Amino acid sequence: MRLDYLTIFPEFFDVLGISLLGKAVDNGIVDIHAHDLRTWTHDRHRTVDDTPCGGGAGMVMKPDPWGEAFDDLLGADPDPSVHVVIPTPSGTPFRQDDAAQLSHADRIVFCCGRYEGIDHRVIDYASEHWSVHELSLGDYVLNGGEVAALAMTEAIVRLVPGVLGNPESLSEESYSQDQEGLLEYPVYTRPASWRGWDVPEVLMSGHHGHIAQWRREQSRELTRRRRPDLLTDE
Ligand SMILES: Nc1c(O)cccc1[N+](=O)[O-]
Repeated sequence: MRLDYLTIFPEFFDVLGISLLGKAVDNGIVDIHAHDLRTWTHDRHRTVDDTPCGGGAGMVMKPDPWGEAFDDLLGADPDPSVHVVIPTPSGTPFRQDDAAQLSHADRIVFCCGRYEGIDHRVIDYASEHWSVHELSLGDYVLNGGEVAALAMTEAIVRLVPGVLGNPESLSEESYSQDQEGLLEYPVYTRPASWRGWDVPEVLMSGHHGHIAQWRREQSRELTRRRRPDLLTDE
């Protein structure tokens, strides 16, 4: 899997060289390239923004640098197997299903906007050539798409075979299919008693059936309280 990041702050993506993602890069499972969008500017000030047509506050990212970056990175031939991800507050919510779908991609290009956003013609042009995903990490305001791109990257890449040491752990996580899309149950480890708080007895019983039932009940109760929207049968 090759991941490209178009951004005016490429140093944001230096962190992808550490921990599990760093190992995936070292093992050749993932190939990461961060690009400074200003590479594709031609004026003395390396300008990437301009005032919004129709007026309004702030600045809009000019289309030209993006178009020239696409030309260099992807060429002009349409290829639906290339996924262009645009983190944006106006996108559809990024969910585990999106991470699962994108984990099968061979090529993902993250376009990280700043200011008031990217000239919409860039998205229109990209949509004619590649598979475009305008995705939102959440309903809050960030200064740009870089932090969201990092979070999406982790959610996607950890699902790629060979990245996680123990793929079994994927099946018991929140939102995973094996968890019926429910929130993950509370977890405990040693000591059995800590500052007056004890590990639930059932977890110390060694009775796997009872433990599995307790965990299912905990997941459902937690989901009912915190995320009733995830419950499909209520
Ligand atoms: N929320 C937000 C933003 O304010 C700017 C860029 C991307 C996002 N997002 O993906 O959620």
